[in-house]
Amino acid sequence: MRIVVTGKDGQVARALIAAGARSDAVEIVAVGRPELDLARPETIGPAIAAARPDLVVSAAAYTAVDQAEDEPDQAFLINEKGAGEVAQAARELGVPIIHLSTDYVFSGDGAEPYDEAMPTGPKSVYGASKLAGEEAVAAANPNHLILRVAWVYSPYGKNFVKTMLRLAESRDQLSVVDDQIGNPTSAEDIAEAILAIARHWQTAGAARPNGLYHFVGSGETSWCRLAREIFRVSGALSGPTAEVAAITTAEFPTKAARPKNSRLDCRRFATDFGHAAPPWQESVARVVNTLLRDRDSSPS
Ligand SMILES: NC(=O)C1=CN([C@@H]2O[C@H](COP(=O)(O)OP(=O)(O)OC[C@H]3O[C@@H](n4cnc5c(N)ncnc54)[C@H](OP(=O)(O)O)[C@@H]3O)[C@@H](O)[C@H]2O)C=CC1
Ligand SMILES: Cc1cn([C@H]2C[C@H](O)[C@@H](COP(=O)(O)OP(=O)(O)O[C@H]3O[C@@H](C)C(=O)[C@@H](O)[C@H]3O)O2)c(=O)[nH]c1=O
Ligand SMILES: [Mg+2]
Repeated sequence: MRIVVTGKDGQVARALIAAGARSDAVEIVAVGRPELDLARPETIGPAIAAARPDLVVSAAAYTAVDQAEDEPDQAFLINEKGAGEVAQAARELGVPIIHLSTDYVFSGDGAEPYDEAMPTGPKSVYGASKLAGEEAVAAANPNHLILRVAWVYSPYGKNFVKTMLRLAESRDQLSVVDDQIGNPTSAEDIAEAILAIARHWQTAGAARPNGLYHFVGSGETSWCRLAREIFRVSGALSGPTAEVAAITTAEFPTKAARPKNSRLDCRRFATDFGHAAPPWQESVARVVNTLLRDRDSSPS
């Protein structure tokens, strides 16, 4: 099966390329700028068609959460209109789309983990643009699966795990918010989930599960406790470490508001696809190991 993923250098795209290289059953083709530019809608249909997908994975997005507050038009152009065009291109080719979305579509004001039926209420421009993207994808292609993930990290690109290790190279004390809780999710685990969906769809025939799904690392934590776990693993491998002081969101002002409770309930995914992510600590340890092993040999 030929899977076309949008975004060449994104975390999920790169993890999917790596997972595809380990599997004989799938071929991953990544399409990105300049051929496919979500901010230039006219490029999207031709770029997707030229890549000849059996399945489209829509992973490219405007992901700079704070910057989006200053660039709402650009965020919506990419995350809403661009996403809708990708879904439309898949529809015209008669193929399904798996579209990535986020926990930031929720307000985070509730006390329970969010399941797929719970009302959304984004607090940031990024979250609102991703929610509009979900609606655009669903409207453009009935053959869709929207996969909400959260707190994504990997050896690639920009993410919280890499930021913590980088800051600890030059500092011994960090302050990290302890009152935002959620589910750290490895891009590698997301790639495996996407391949599980693809495999399931190949055998499920007309009864393919589709629609809205949540998929995140198992267990839950705060950004502060995630940081401490990163340094526990790194310290054991003689990598960089720092003391992490627990602070409140009010003590770490940012442009965009973030949900306090970002936890996602993944039972629907587990039931329909028979697959769940490993405990978040296991996947964090794997990525920290990879980053420390590679740190002297390959700059990214
Ligand atoms: N990162 C996270 O913590 C989370 C991410 N998600 C969602 O998961 C998906 C994948 O995220 P992730 O892999 O982390 O994303 P990254 O931020 O790692 O990568 C985003 C990708 O989108 C590409 N992109 C941005 N603008 C455009 C454009 N105008 N045209 C074409 N490509 C563009 C980037 O290209 P370039 O490299 O050229 O800049 C990059 O390849 C996204 O939909 C995101 O919203 C959901 C929850 C959490
Ligand atoms: C660097 C740093 C961050 N923080 C806080 C800020 C924020 O509340 C939290 C996480 O910071 P980040 O900027 O890495 O996270 P952020 O960019 O908000 O991450 C989000 O990205 C988008 C794309 C998503 O879809 C979300 O699921 C989520 O992963 O940690 C500290 O408290 N101390 C620090 O030193
Ligand atoms: Mg240090």
